[in-house]
Amino acid sequence: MVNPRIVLPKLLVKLVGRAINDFKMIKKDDKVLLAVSGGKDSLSLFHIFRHFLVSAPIYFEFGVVTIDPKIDGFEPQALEYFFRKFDTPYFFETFSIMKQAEKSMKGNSYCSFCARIKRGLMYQVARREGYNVLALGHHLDDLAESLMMSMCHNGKIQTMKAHYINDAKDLRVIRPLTYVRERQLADFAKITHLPVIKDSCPACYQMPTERMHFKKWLLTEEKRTPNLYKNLLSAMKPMLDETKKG
Ligand SMILES: Nc1ncnc2c1ncn2[C@@H]1O[C@H](COP(=O)(O)OP(=O)(O)OP(=O)(O)O)[C@@H](O)[C@H]1O
Repeated sequence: MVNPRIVLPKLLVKLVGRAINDFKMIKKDDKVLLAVSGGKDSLSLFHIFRHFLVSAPIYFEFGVVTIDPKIDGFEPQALEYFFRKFDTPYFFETFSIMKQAEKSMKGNSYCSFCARIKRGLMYQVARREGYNVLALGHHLDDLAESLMMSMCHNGKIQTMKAHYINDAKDLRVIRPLTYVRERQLADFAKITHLPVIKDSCPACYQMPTERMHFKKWLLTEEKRTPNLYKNLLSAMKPMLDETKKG
């Protein structure tokens, strides 16, 4: 097995460790399935998990899943080759979401349909392979943008959860990058030359204009209020853990 030497920034490790600890994301003997799209965030999280596998005070296992939705402009096949270098179990699932959309998509946007199907496939793989936790690569910028979008468009104070239980109540979903800024991940991906897969799905490019709008808005506001993301995190914190509900 080739074991490429990756040096992780201490702050990155500390922030992920703190989030895992604060939200009790990983428990002893958990089997965590990390969803890796090939973007900088989930690829970075893969390396952070490898670090924790040997340094965490508790024993846990982890594997990786990639969903190939068979969409022009997103070619994740190179990831299969990348993950051969590691001894982490790797699952590559192919499913033509576009074909499924033609058959059964009603009303909603293609992007939300695709996200829902991808999530369903991740749950399926987790169940099939005996994993009890699904880890996603969303970060603090994602959470802050979602909060603003939800408040401004839907009048609801809501965002992505750091830790929750799925509707079927058989899997926990965690977001270990909850305390990490996107720029920290971008820097890490650049310095370590992570093999980031370009996602240029035409549908994705239309829909995130709304997210992009809020991203730019928040980043501009941050120049005036340097603690903006820290403050937003404090505001969001009470609603980030949904494992205790129901
Ligand atoms: N095709 C996919 N296969 C596996 N996991 C995915 C896939 N698409 C999204 N995910 C999971 O959902 C998270 C958020 O997805 P999103 O589309 O917002 O990010 P991304 O642009 O794919 O890349 P990144 O890995 O940088 O977050 C990802 O970090 C990853 O954990």
